[in-house]
This record gives sequence, structure tokens and C-alpha cells, in this order.
Amino acid sequence: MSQKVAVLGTGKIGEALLSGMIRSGWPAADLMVTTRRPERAEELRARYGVTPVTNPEAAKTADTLILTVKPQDMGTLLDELAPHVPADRLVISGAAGIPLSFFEERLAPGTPVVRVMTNTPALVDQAMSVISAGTHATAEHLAHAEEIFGAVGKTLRVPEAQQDACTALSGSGPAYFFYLVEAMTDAGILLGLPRDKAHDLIVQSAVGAAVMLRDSGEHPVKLRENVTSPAGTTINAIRELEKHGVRAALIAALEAARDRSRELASGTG
Ligand SMILES: NC(=O)C1=CN([C@@H]2O[C@H](COP(=O)(O)OP(=O)(O)OC[C@H]3O[C@@H](n4cnc5c(N)ncnc54)[C@H](OP(=O)(O)O)[C@@H]3O)[C@@H](O)[C@H]2O)C=CC1
Ligand SMILES: O=C(O)[C@@H]1CCC=N1
Repeated sequence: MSQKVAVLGTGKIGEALLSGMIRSGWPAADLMVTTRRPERAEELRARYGVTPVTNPEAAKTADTLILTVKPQDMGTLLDELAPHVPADRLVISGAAGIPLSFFEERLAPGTPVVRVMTNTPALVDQAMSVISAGTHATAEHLAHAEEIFGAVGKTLRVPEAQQDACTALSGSGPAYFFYLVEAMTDAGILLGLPRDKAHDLIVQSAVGAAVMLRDSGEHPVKLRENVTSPAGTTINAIRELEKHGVRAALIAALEAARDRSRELASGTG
């Protein structure tokens, strides 16, 4: 399979992916981008040396099309693209909610489609991308999608039925951690620390905890117990978290994100 790849709708996620592919050694000459605004196209050309093209040009000349427009814009993009996409192109969707069938119904019969949900840590090569194959996607197509998204972090194959849950967990996941850091920084200010110091303390604690979660092989409960001394400080904080229903709030929050992903399936918003 040739390696010409076009990112269609190069916004935050499209650019994060593109920049990671270039960092990992992908030749910029093999990468095309499409944008809605000409000034954005020029910005991407200047920043990465990639080639801005129109959506139909991308469909005709790239071997792999990665669609990273908002779910609500996917129908319009496909209306524009479909007449120009030969059935041997690999089409990868990066959109939340939109099912594989949405693409398969609009593209030429037999077109291989792969659905991917990545996340913004792609910007620092720490993405979590979950990948599902469409009806006509072969092992080779899946491997190609993994090669592309592997440039920006970890990949995991999941059945499509789990995509909405994965979107709630890892797609949106970074936002929950940013929100926690923001809230804990506010707590530091309440406790009398300057904002910049509170921020640094919390961010380094988050990094340390994340590395332990990833590398120690210990269950999170054990890691938390190790911090929680009898009659110490941590248990007082944990009691408040339980009293305020933080665990239930997180479960409800992720359920709401999963439900919203399901609602996006129609592509109408
Ligand atoms: N942000 C996130 O954390 C994640 C997002 N996603 C998914 O990624 C997709 C993109 O999200 P995100 O990057 O945040 O959104 P952005 O709005 O940053 O990017 C989408 C881009 O597509 C452009 N666009 C829209 N229609 C067209 C078109 N017809 N032709 C060319 N370009 C077009 C938009 O142009 P303009 O700037 O002019 O509007 C915009 O730059 C979504 O489907 C989202 O569900 C997946 C995982 C995580
Ligand atoms: O909020 C959203 O809809 C996108 C999808 C996952 C993360 N951001």
C-alpha cells in the first residue's frame, strides 16, 4: 500500500495527528491537508511543509483519507467527497459518534472504512486511539490505521459497539483530568498558596501518579491505600470526596458522554 495520506478537515485533532506523523518520520511530501479556510491551509503548509489540496483532489490522489471534521460536518463533507473516492481508498474517520455504516452507505460499495477515536495527548505522542474495522476493512487496512495512529501514542482494537464508551473514557478523558487539576489548583488557592505554585504542585503530582498507574503494575486501590495513612490527612479528604458523591458523579458524567456520542450518530448534531 502506498503511503500518500490526506487529512481532511485539519483542525485540532487533524493537526495533532499530522504533527505526530511528521515527528515520527513520515515524509511531509506524502501528506496532504484540506481546510475550510485558505489562511489555515497556508498556516499548515508553512508549519509542516505539507500540501494543501481540495477535498476532491485529496480523494483522487491520496491512498488514505483521514476525516477529522466535526461530526455535524461529516455529512456535508461526504456529499462533496463521495463521487471522487475510488472504492480502493482507505477512509479513516476520526469523528465521535458517527458509525461505520454512515460512511459505508455514502461511499462506493466495497470502500474500506476504519473508525478511530483518538485524544488530544496526540500532541505529545501520548494519545490513546481505539480502532474499529468496517465491513470491507482488511487486516492490512487495520494495520495501516495502527501505523498512522501509532505515530502519536497507543492504539487498541475494539468492536465498534464499544466506540461510544471509549469516546466517553479516553476520547473525552483528558478533559476530566484538566478539570480536576483546575479544581485542585483552586483548592490550593483557598489553602493560601499562590496560583502558580499550586498549579506546579498539582501538575507534578498528576504526572507522578500517572506514571505510577502506567508503570507500577499496582491496582489503583493499592496505590491510593499507600497514600492513605491511618488517622492521617488523606482519609479526611477521601471522606469528603465520598460525601460529595464524586465517584457517582464521574460514573454519571461518563454515561452522559457515552449518550451524547450515541446521539451524534445521525451526523445532524
Ligand atoms: N478535540 C478532541 O479532543 C477530539 C476530537 N475528536 C473528533 O475529531 C474531530 C475534529 O475535532 P476537532 O479537531 O476538535 O475540531 P476542529 O473544529 O478543531 O477541526 C475540524 C476542522 O475541520 C474543518 N472543516 C469543516 N468542514 C470542512 C470541510 N468540508 N472541508 C475541509 N475542512 C473542513 C474546520 O474548519 P473551520 O476551522 O473553518 O471550522 C476545522 O478546522 C471531531 O469529529 C471530533 O469528534 C476525536 C477525539 C478527540
Ligand atoms: O467533545 C467531543 O465531542 C470530542 C470527542 C471526544 C473528545 N472531544
